[in-house]
Amino acid sequence: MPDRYAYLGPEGTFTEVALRTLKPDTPADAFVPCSGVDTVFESVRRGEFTGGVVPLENSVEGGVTATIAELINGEPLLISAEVAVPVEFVLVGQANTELADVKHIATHSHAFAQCRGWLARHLPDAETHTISSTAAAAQAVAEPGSPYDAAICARVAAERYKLHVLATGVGDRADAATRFIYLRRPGALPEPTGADRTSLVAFLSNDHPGALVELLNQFAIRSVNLTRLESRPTGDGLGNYCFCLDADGHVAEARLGEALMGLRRICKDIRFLGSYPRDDAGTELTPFLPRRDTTNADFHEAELWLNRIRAGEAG
Ligand SMILES: O=C(O)C(=O)Cc1ccccc1
Repeated sequence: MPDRYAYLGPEGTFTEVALRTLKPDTPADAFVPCSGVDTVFESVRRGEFTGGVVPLENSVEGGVTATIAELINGEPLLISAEVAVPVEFVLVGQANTELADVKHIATHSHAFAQCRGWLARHLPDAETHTISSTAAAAQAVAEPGSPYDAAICARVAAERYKLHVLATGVGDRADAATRFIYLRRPGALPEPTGADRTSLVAFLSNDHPGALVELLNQFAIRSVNLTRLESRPTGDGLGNYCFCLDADGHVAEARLGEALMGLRRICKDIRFLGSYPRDDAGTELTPFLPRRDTTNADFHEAELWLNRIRAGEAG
């Protein structure tokens, strides 16, 4: 069966741009739009697609809750790639629409959050309507009799739905970027590249002072740099949280492997989400700087030494 990839659709989303960036040599008919993040996860879980792409976090608005909820719950999928895409928003409408006529605007919740300032300055009285994606908003605006006068979307969506650009640079931050992840069913991990990231979810074993510090210490004592830490409710009543973490490094490396073993010993549960090459394009992330005295080779040497003394050989 030829490879087919699911993404948050319809055509013209930022997620489609992300998928095309990740799979540049793939024919367009292999990309299949889905109506929601949950549909992408479900269809990849059922094996209908080779993999799928969803947004994970934005540099202005933070985590995409629909994606994080799916990563935490349900049958686990593996993240095997990521891509950071700069997001630039335009306001679009039908050819006869003037900016002053715009009373109802549709877009994705993350797009509204990133355009709040512009909307307050230019269209303070317009009503905003949140829908499943920026391209779904553009598609709706293009329909005759649409309840929306305008959509906030990517320029590609304006072209795809033959809409007129009413305003450009609608985002409050010109440097905004969104990180997208490529998901597939569990299987062999991507090979370490030397510049990788590992994602996981940690469920603490019980609530006690210092529990989060203990978790963080598993990384700190091994000089593993964390690039994201987000607490999310587990769903089991108020006050119960799990922690979504991204760390520099690959699980095949000793320092990361040891940190995960440390977590496994102290946590109620750990969900390993994947180790995959970092994509720092368009984002300002901390460079990978292992502490001088603990290189990966030092970790490897220490493991060999432990194996030797366990085997009764001279250290
Ligand atoms: O709606 C889209 O186009 C998406 O791909 C999700 C999204 C929304 C806003 C910013 C980045 C990604």
